[in-house]
Amino acid sequence: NKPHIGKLPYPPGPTPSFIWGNRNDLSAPRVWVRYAKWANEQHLVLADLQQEDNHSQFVGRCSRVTRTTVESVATSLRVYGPEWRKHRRIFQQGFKSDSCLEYRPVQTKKMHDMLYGLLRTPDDFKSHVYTYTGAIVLSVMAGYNVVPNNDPYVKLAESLLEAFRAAPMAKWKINMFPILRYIPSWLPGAGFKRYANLIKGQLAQQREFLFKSATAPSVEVEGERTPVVADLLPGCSSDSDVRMLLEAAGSAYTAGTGTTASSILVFFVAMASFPEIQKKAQEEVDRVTGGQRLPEYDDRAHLPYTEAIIREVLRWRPLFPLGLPHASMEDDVYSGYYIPKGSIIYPNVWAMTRDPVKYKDPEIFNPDRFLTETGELIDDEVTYAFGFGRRICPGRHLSSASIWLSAAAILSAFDVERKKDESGCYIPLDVKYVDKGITSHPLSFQCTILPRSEKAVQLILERHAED
Ligand code: HEM
Repeated sequence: NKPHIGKLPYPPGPTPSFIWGNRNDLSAPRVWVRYAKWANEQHLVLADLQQEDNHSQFVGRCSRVTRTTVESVATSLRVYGPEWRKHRRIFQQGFKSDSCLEYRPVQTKKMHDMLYGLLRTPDDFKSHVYTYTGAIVLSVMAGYNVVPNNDPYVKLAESLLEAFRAAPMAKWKINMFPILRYIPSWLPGAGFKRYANLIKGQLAQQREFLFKSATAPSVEVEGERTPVVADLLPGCSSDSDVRMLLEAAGSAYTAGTGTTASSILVFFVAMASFPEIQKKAQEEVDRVTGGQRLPEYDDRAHLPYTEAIIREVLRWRPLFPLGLPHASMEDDVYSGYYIPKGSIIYPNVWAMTRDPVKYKDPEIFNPDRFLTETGELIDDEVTYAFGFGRRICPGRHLSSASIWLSAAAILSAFDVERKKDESGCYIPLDVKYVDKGITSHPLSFQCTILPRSEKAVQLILERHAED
């Protein structure tokens, strides 16, 4: 009933400036802190999207013109429609929680590789973690085996990401004048078109790479689950279906590698910063493995404290403090306010993690908050870190398993510590976070990673030799 809805007030907000409106209010570093303050001042209603199932029209993404010309192949940026639904179906088939059970052997093998890397060159821990998370997605998706240094696929994917980051998209006039999309690319001012052509070329290379890998004869011989692309290719009835499948595979790598790796790096930060928590978790892992083997995925149910650490990692430093913005598909009413069709909805995930009622002393890293007094896990699985409603992260089951497996294995085999100065005193851990834009993740930092025992070294070497 649009005329009626239209009479309701818009959500209140801060006073706009005469010339720029609220533009400057919306683009500050750690802007989520400012949004949370506004919410407390009742300036602005930030949707509690945990209720989003009742607001299924918040399923869209904003469709800036540069997005539709340049980036729209990524699942996460696609506007709501039939192509997005096809992508989601691919993820649903490949990554639902049952399918993910079949990826455990691949994840375990890649975890062994990572432990070996940490043993040999511990200072390169960041690179080992990225190789681990990227190798899992590429193996599961396309049966592709990443090589540790200078892998050609990883290089291609990194250069694409770099090109996205470096492009001055917000400044391009096409955002204001969509008609410009029809001008020839050689004209001055058509830089966005030349850029789009470059990106399209690289994306085509990426698809070709994934296709070749998924259809290589060796893929079937692995004795593990058939990779998602190889599994779904025979069901594709058109070139467009094949293209869609390969785009989804490319999206999985882009969306799943850095995110999962960043969570594992936050785990390193937490372990180096809070040795008493690390020790307690190591004792728990040792009780289950007897210190005689590396942890396996089946141990997960018996390691509640380790599980609580993972949940606290996701809560303490959320990677998407404002989620990924949704867009409303229809006019809507939220808490008595009118939300017009096309509004951009930012879920303030950061504010949810800092809710003092739910999380006492929210700035403190405290895994015990996820455990009852008798040591059982409570229901809160911090799922909001993976988004909401029909756009919730489809890779969350895979990612959760990868993070858990790496954390349990690292706890069993290594001590993660702060560096020491020349007199043997610990140096404070200096971790900076990228806090601009929509993500927050740790930049490079240093820590010491030492094997806990001779037995741990022996186990890592044995597993590496067997694989
Ligand atoms: C710790 C790891 C991860 C975190 C924190 C994370 C978080 C998120 C978030 C917040 C969203 C936006 C959801 C929304 O719009 O409400 C998202 C979307 C997405 N994620 Fe993840 N993710 C992770 C790992 C992965 C992995 C491993 C994959 C793939 C294998 C993946 C694939 C995707 C895709 C394709 C989307 C877009 C969904 C859509 O727009 O419909 N993510 N993720």
